[in-house]
Amino acid sequence: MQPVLKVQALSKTFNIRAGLFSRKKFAVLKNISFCIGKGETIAVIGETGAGKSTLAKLLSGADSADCGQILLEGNIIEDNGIRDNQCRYIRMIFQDSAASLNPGLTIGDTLDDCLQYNTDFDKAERTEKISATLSKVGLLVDHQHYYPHMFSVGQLQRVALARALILDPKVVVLDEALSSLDPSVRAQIVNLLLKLQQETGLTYVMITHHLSLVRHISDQVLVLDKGEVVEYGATEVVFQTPQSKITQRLLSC
Ligand SMILES: Nc1ncnc2c1ncn2[C@@H]1O[C@H](COP(=O)(O)OP(=O)(O)OP(=O)(O)O)[C@@H](O)[C@H]1O
Repeated sequence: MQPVLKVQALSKTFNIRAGLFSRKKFAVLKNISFCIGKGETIAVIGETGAGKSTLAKLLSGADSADCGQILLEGNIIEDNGIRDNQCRYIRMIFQDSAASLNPGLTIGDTLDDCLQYNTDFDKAERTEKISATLSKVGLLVDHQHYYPHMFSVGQLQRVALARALILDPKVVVLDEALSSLDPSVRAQIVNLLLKLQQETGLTYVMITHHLSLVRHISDQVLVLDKGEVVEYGATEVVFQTPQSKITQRLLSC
């Protein structure tokens, strides 16, 4: 079966300061390749600074790679740093959802902006889509009139999910999106993610330090170290017989 998301030899370099007047190149991601099928989840783990968030940004189109390709359902959507306009099919959710929402806009206006910018929907279609999406993530239709500060942390993560889902993506990238939640709220959001995945065949790329969550939710694990893939395979295999020293160290924590 054709993978939904295929990443081929993705590399990224930053120009960093190396003294008062000089700069040097810092390879943050080197030759990253993996693929994931429809309705599956891949977890990306690694120590601090391994390059996980940078990978998330490249996948969602928030930043571009220097070289390599990203393919969605067999179509190249990014080729050596040139992205086509299919960003709406890979959406990202951040750890701090409050910070990524405009405090001056109601949730309805935020979602409406998303639709106006990315679709040809008329007002009635947008209103219907907003109501349906809020219900999908377990919020009330009336919540569209609320501002971000009126929500709890758990509800804000549902709002972030609604903003990701409103464009009917094929892949959702979650960058530590569940980390700031307390365990019971986290469990509710995990169940919601699994339910949505079952219903719609969504594919998740989950960046997290929570290894129990990785084992519970992911089909595959990709282990990054200093921008390189040091291990990649089925979750149960990686957990039971980790090959690289880095994976062994991460799993023993
Ligand atoms: N815009 C940037 N310019 C220069 N260096 C950067 C930039 N963004 C990230 N880096 C560096 O790239 C490396 C990887 O960062 P990244 O945030 O992707 O790591 P991470 O694995 O997500 O870490 P963490 O688990 O702490 O979030 C770090 O050394 C970071 O300092």
